[in-house]
Amino acid sequence: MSPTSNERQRLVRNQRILVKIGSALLTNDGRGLDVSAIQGWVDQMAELRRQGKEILLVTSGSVAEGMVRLGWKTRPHSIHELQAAAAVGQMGLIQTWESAFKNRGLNSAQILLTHDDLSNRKRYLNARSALRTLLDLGVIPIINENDTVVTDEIRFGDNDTLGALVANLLEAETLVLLTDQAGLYDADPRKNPKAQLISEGRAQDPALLAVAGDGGELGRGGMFTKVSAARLAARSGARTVILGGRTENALIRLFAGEDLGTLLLPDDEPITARKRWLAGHLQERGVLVLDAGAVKALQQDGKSLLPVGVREVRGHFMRGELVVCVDENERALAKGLVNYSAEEARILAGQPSQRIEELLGYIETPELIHRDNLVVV
Ligand SMILES: Nc1ncnc2c1ncn2[C@@H]1O[C@H](COP(=O)(O)OP(=O)(O)O)[C@@H](O)[C@H]1O
Ligand SMILES: N[C@@H](CCC(=O)OP(=O)(O)O)C(=O)O
Repeated sequence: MSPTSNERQRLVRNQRILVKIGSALLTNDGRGLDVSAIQGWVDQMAELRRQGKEILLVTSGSVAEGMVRLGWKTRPHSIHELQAAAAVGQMGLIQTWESAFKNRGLNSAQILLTHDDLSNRKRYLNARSALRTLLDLGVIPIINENDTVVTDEIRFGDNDTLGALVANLLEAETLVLLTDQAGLYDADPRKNPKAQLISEGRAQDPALLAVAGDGGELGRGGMFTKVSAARLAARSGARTVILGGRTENALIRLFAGEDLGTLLLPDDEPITARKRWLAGHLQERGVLVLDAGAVKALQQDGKSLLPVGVREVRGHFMRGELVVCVDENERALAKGLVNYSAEEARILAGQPSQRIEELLGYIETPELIHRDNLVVV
């Protein structure tokens, strides 16, 4: 078996998939929402769900559809007009997705996110819990940027980036960027008819960014933001596939192992990548002093940190922020994202997890820090 088919075969085993669909595809190149194409993608997602996979959808198209509804021929430049178009278009967009999923017996939910929701640790964890709950309930989350409340400085700007950040957030194994080309070519095929499709590459390869050009009239980023998104997705170990949305049954065939589109691979396995990201990118907000039993559980047994092993809590941190774990001699042994605020952690310190609900009035998780969010240093 060639290395390529091995990597393709790994897609077959994927459990959590994020599909992002671009504006040009969704709106039939700006003519209006392509309802039958949308039903076609929903049919494929429903089939993947039937196979036991979890699906999240990031949809573009609110501005493009708003332009159609308002009779605007060119994409506006002012942020207020973009916001107005997005507000009008999002109505039709979500209605179309919702009825297409309903036709296949699936519930869906609208999630509009801003940059703050993913960069602020507290909101990051809230968004993650809400999305996880929806997936557990078998609901398809339909995500877009909350265009009407964002300003230029705080926009994701393009949904390729948003898709990658949500893939990081939920540790999706694969980010699929459905677009109007069959994948990434070695030159923009709209400009160079001899361009060749690239079947596979490493997300971090600078040569790929160099061949990725900008997008069409309706979308925003073109291939450049797609390759950049693949790099972001790779931070949590996710693979990215840039895939032709007009290819028949592209999603089903991709996850059956067929060599379609461009597969961009991360350099690291998911857990390694995620832990490196945790260790490198977040500011420490507090300290947990652990007893000897908890030190052993973390260092030798690779376990999660339970409140019972915490002797002291220092600092002011919110749920989702990064804290350092030290032993009783003040030696740092681990860093991790904490599931409760400093105030709550003080109440829970030294207590068995069975008492969390009684002590706080609710329970988020039995662990203070889950081992997936913990890096032993
Ligand atoms: N190397 C490349 N390979 C394929 N397409 C490219 C490349 N460089 C630029 N493009 C352009 O990127 C476009 C897709 O990006 P975009 O219009 O932003 O789509 P979407 O709405 O799907 O995000 C293609 O139609 C194509 O013209
Ligand atoms: N939130 C915007 C996203 C625009 C966008 O990223 O478009 P695309 O490059 O087609 O994915 C919208 O819904 O129009």
